[in-house]
Amino acid sequence: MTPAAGFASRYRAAVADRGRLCVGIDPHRDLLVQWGLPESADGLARFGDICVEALGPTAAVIKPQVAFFESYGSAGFAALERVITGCRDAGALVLADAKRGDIGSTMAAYARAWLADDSPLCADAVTASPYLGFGSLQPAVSEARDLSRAVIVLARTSNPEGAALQSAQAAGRTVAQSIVDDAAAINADGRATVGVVVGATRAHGLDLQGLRGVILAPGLGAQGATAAELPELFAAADQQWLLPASSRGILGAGPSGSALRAACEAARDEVEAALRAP
Ligand SMILES: O=C(O)c1cc(=O)[nH]c(=O)n1[C@@H]1O[C@H](COP(=O)(O)O)[C@@H](O)[C@H]1O
Repeated sequence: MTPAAGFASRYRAAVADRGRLCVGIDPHRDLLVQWGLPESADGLARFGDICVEALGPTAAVIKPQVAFFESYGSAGFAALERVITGCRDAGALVLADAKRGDIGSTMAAYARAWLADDSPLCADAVTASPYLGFGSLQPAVSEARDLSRAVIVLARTSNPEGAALQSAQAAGRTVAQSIVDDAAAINADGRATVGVVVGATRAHGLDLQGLRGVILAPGLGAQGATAAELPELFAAADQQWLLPASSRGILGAGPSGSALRAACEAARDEVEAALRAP
């Protein structure tokens, strides 16, 4: 077997070391309150610092939800920059959950913002929406491939509203399957440049076998999915690429750093116990 290259090798090293779990940093306002922090940019920054310290050295992948930072304007972006840099410095892979998607030249600007080395927001991967056409994501795919980073593309999302569009038939397969197939074609080079989002909240009906890229599965915890259900949803052969994700389910353990870390480790151990060894 040829050794993994590109994002594939970085991802495999991270999950081999820390286990298959993506922890989301979603600073909901009610979580700030629950943590005894002010509902302000200062509270947001403190929330981020606590997460970096507790989760940065622990989780394989950390996914800051950009929306919660954006709503505080420039101070929110400053807090996000610190979260991204702090988690990366602590050895975690950072997946910026920005869900970007636009036409080619604008997509290129988004790609630079989230993936280029000289961007203050540079992450290891970014989420993207393919619903302006999978091909419109090409600038981000190229940037990611060149830098051994990844683009994680929405295929079959965890929310109930996604079904009508994503399960619609187009040319003999579902829209979601066509996205998986487009991602698989790019991943034929073994670099795992494109991953897909497949929610852990319901049966997805997808053939993920040829993907050879990360399967981000949000929905653990607050949205009701459990680690024990994962093997019913994802075939054994796909589990090596499976990255279950939880945000509020872990953040609810804060603000104590040791409790947050323990919640992350417990969720990771549950996932690893439920899944086949990679
Ligand atoms: O791209 C995502 O991460 C995502 C895709 C999806 O299908 N469903 C989904 O919940 N998410 C994100 O995952 C996080 C879920 O948060 P919790 O429900 O608190 O675990 C949020 O930041 C969502 O935006």
